Amino acid sequence: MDIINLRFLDVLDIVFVALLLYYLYKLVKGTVAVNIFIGIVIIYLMGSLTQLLQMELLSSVLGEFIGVGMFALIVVFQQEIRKFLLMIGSTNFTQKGKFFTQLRFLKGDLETSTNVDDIISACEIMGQTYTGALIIIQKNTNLDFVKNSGDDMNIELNQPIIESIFYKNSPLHDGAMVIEDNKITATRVILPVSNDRSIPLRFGLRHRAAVGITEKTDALALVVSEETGQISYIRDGEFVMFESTDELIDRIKEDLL
Ligand SMILES: Nc1ncnc2c1ncn2[C@@H]1O[C@H](COP(=O)(O)OP(=O)(O)OP(=O)(O)O)[C@@H](O)[C@H]1O
Repeated sequence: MDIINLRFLDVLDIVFVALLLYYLYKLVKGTVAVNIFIGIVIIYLMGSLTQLLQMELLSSVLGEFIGVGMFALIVVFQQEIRKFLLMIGSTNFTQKGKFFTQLRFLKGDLETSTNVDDIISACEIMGQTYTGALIIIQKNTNLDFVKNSGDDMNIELNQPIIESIFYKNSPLHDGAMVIEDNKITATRVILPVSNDRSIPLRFGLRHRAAVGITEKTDALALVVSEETGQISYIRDGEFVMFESTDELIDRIKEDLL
């Protein structure tokens, strides 16, 4: 049987294709690129159908179109291709990858190095004073490609620092803060905004930016709403529900491991 001849390299091949498709999906999820992709598939199917039905003229017009399709794709998806290559190139496989997580697990070391309690206490206080905040916690995907839009920092994380950065009159309060391990490594960062139409209208750009970055990377995002004081936790482009701040802290700690 053919299945018996499946070589190790074939399995690797399938895994790589699956990874590639996963990255592509993450990239185009919720963007107009999905509609463009559907358009391309429709044109391709129409081309094949007209060929089958021997509709010479239409088939040659569509055939010409598909012929230059590769160049058209590069032009249309220029931004996406750029982000895709950046995403692949900036994935930090060694820093806190699963393999190393497992090693830590074997050692019984299940504590994250990020001071999640301080982040959430700061969010709670900012929520009570209706101070808007956008905090991004880096995991495996390197966030250098967005950090370039803000200011580089290297500050040990603690509750008063977070509060003072997002304090309304602070020159650093705008945009997002990036946290790596237990350091604030960037402030005033501009993030890619999600085009996902299923996000309720009451959420503005701050929340859309949190959805945008978590759709494209494995980072975790926390938003404090300036309007309602409510804290939102966003992961993989989705709002994560929680009942209490203790539950939120536990979830983030789990997600960071
Ligand atoms: N792309 C972005 N990247 C980073 N920060 C952003 C981005 N877009 C907006 N922000 C931040 O969000 C702030 C407020 O935006 P907006 O009022 O639209 O958000 P919101 O989701 O309605 O949040 P809130 O409930 O706090 O009003 C901006 O002043 C800016 O600091």
